[in-house]
Amino acid sequence: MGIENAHKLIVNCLPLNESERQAFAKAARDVPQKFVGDESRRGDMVWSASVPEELRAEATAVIGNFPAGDAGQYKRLEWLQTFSAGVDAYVRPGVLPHGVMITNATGAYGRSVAEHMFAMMWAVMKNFGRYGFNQREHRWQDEGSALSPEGGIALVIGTGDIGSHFGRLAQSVGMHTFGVRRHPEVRAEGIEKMYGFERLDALLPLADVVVMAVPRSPQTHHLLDAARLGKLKSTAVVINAGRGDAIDADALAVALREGRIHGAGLDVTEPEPLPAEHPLWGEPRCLITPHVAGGNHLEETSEQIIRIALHNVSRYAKQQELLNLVSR
Ligand SMILES: NC(=O)C1=CN([C@@H]2O[C@H](COP(=O)(O)OP(=O)(O)OC[C@H]3O[C@@H](n4cnc5c(N)ncnc54)[C@H](O)[C@@H]3O)[C@@H](O)[C@H]2O)C=CC1
Ligand SMILES: O=C(O)C(=O)[C@H](O)COP(=O)(O)O
Repeated sequence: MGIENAHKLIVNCLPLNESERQAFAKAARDVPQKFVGDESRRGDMVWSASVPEELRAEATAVIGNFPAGDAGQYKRLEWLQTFSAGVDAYVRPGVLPHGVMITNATGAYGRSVAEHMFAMMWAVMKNFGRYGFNQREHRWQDEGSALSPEGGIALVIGTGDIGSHFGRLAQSVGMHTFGVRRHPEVRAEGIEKMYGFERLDALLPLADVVVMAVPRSPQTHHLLDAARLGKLKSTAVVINAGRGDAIDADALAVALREGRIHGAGLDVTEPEPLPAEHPLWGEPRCLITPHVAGGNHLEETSEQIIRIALHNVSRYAKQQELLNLVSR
């Protein structure tokens, strides 16, 4: 069957109002001859909160996340536009057939996640985790020295959308912001000094706050391990809202229990949920939130997710038009 005869079906799982639906339908219709084949399904876009089971084998494009465990059911999938920034669930070997294009929603979450991390940093610096434990026990107890961000160094690992937003917030309260990336010549807003990844070990002892905003990958697995945690100051604070496995949670629990760092804030853990018996749950120096930094969308986040997806529908439509032209 030639490409021009292939029936295309986009399943759109974003929660949209009527005018947003129309914008998507228009983006998909803009290119003539795009969805050819079955005349009754021309330009088809199905709207649904999740992909209906009977359409999974037929869908050529999905806008929205589906459980990675269901990926095998998507026999005709060409393109997945996630509403998450992280795509780690789909890029593992064997999950999606070779050649499926994935685009994500990076650019939508920066402010939301960075604000969450910033609030965590401040709360950990002011010992709120420990005061929270005391409050539950009705214990009126001074927890001693608190910290101030002003003049301190925030070391941002993962200087993309989230890291850059965090950098700007940190600068607004007088922090110096250092970033670590594989290509240090590429600058990021909010990051004062950018270093190559090979400088990480030398920078850790200088950091007052270590901010982790990296995707899950073999290179980021246990990036902050026992040896690197051991390089931190006793007053250092570690914040992670990227993916949980970037930190060795057992090593972190030991560092916190022994008071070798001031505290930590985690929005992500490995695994999720963090098992009930994990020592981090009982650690007053550790604030834990259940992966909500980006999930509790700010209105701005939802708008950005829709904007990115809409833009990519247009690009997909144009790509289909080109494919149709070359196949003629
Ligand atoms: N907690 C939450 O609710 C949320 C968590 N996330 C997580 O945060 C991650 C980052 O999101 P964005 O900032 O939007 O993505 P992004 O793609 O804009 O930034 C990621 C940055 O990490 C860098 N990076 C990748 N591997 C690296 C390595 N080995 N060493 C140093 N830097 C490395 C990339 O070069 C990029 O600059 C996502 O992949 C996702 O896992 C994203 C949204 C919400
Ligand atoms: O965008 C990401 O990556 C996130 O972690 C968001 O919180 C949304 O994630 P999921 O709902 O896909 O876990």
